[in-house]
Amino acid sequence: MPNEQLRRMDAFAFPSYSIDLATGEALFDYKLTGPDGEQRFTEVITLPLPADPPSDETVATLGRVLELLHVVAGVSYYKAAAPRRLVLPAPLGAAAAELVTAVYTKGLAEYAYRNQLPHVLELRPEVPSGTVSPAREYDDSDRRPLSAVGGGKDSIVSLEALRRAGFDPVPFSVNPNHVIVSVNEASGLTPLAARRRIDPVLFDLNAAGALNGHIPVTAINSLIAVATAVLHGLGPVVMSNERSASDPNLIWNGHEINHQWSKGVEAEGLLRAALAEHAGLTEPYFSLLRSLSELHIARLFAGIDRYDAVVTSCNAAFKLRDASERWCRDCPKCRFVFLAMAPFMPRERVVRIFGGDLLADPAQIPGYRELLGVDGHKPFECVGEVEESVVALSLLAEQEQWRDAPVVRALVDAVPETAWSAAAGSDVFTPGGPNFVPAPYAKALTALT
Ligand SMILES: CC(=O)N[C@H]1[C@@H](OP(=O)(O)OP(=O)(O)OC[C@H]2O[C@@H](n3ccc(=O)[nH]c3=O)[C@H](O)[C@@H]2O)O[C@H](CO)[C@@H](O)[C@@H]1O[C@H](C)C(=O)N[C@@H](C)C(=O)N[C@@H](CCC(=O)O)C(=O)O
Ligand SMILES: Nc1ncnc2c1ncn2[C@@H]1O[C@H](COP(=O)(O)OP(=O)(O)OP(=O)(O)O)[C@@H](O)[C@H]1O
Repeated sequence: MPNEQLRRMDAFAFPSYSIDLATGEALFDYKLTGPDGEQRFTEVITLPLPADPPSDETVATLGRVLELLHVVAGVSYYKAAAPRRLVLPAPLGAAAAELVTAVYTKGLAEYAYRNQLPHVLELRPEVPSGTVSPAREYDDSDRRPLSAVGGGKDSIVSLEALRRAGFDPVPFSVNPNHVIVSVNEASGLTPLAARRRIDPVLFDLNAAGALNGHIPVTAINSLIAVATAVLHGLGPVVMSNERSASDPNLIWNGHEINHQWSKGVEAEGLLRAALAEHAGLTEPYFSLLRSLSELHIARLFAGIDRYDAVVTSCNAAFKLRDASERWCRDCPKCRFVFLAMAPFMPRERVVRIFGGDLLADPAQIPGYRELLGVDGHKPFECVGEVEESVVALSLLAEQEQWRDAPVVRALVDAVPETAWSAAAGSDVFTPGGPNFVPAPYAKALTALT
């Protein structure tokens, strides 16, 4: 479909979804409509099958989770045209409607900002009238947790904390690539995996110049994880979303623009409430690392060494096409994670993990100036707060192994006095802020310290 026709699309809708319980394959249909016709999409999500067929009750609960997933996963296709109407397929309760509204507005905020589409931030879904029959309550809180593994340091810290605290976690990933497969192998645990196939038509439209940009992928992965946990009779889904994920990159037209919105605590609360209301799940999902800063997580990671040869946080390694093998060593996330790990490891260890020494390379200085708040705004990436970067730098400046590294020297000179004072009084190693960690899991992190 030509790009001009896409731009005239005025509604996005959700014609149907289905699941084949013999194969685990769920089909999610979407359509953009406008004066020139319609553009349809089908996303295919394949859940791993349990050894025994699920009970009718499990199938009913799974259906409710998939109803939410159907609507949430539509963001990938909505964004190709950004129509002004979002027409939901069925009535929803207040909590579920609030989740959907937030996913399409706050979750697409970076996309709206970059494409200058302010109406996306004001989008209100059209919810068909009617009532939703109440969901059967489904309490799975005492079962083995499903621990989402993304291949980076954060999910490794959670997996090890859960394991060492005796929770017997099941690692879980969506479309595990070679990094995630290697992390799971290093864990020695038996993982579960779901497959997600974005409709290739979207890639053709992108190539032809359709609107494109960032989407709240963690909301999608989280619901796929919850669906898998329900199907397998497992307990809560444990995520590894940190405190700083809730902080915006910038404010635009009075709205917070947060690249990591669906990793933030607001999204976590909305997802939990929607799953409780719509699917009856009492303890579906929480982030174990919510009260920790990225720097604190990096310090915990330094105490675990069995994943050094495989851990990869760089997003370039997770692209659907032309992915890097491991760390690209030239992006905000590589720069930040190197800076965050360096104070807590011998220099040769962090250099081995990354395959190079970013703090010895003066070409990295401009990127580090952004992370330290000297230039520009916090990059649109999964990176910690400016304060965390300044604290990490101050720790490096005290260490003989780092203080003369060219990048450290240049940055120490560049950081303003006000930032040093803020870092001196920083609480980056004090857990804090709101979290949804259930009581039995509250002590899990102490297993790492
Ligand atoms: C790997 C990555 O960072 N991709 C972002 C990148 O996409 P790119 O075009 O360079 O490559 P692909 O990821 O292969 O995607 C190809 C196109 O497919 C569409 N698409 C992909 C995934 C999806 O779930 N829905 C989609 O519609 C899209 O049109 C792609 O162009 O740039 C994109 C535009 O800014 C980003 O949207 C891609 O981000 C992925 C969705 C992704 O998985 N990113 C995570 C690594 C990520 O950024 N995680 C955040 C958490 C954000 C959150 O709120 O959940 C983080 O770690 O901070
Ligand atoms: N492919 C995936 N399948 C399932 N969960 C995922 C996947 N990718 C990321 N996640 C989860 O989403 C959350 C955010 O991902 P993120 O990339 O920040 O974490 P990470 O890979 O563990 O660590 P890092 O921040 O070092 O990259 C984490 O809980 C992570 O486990």
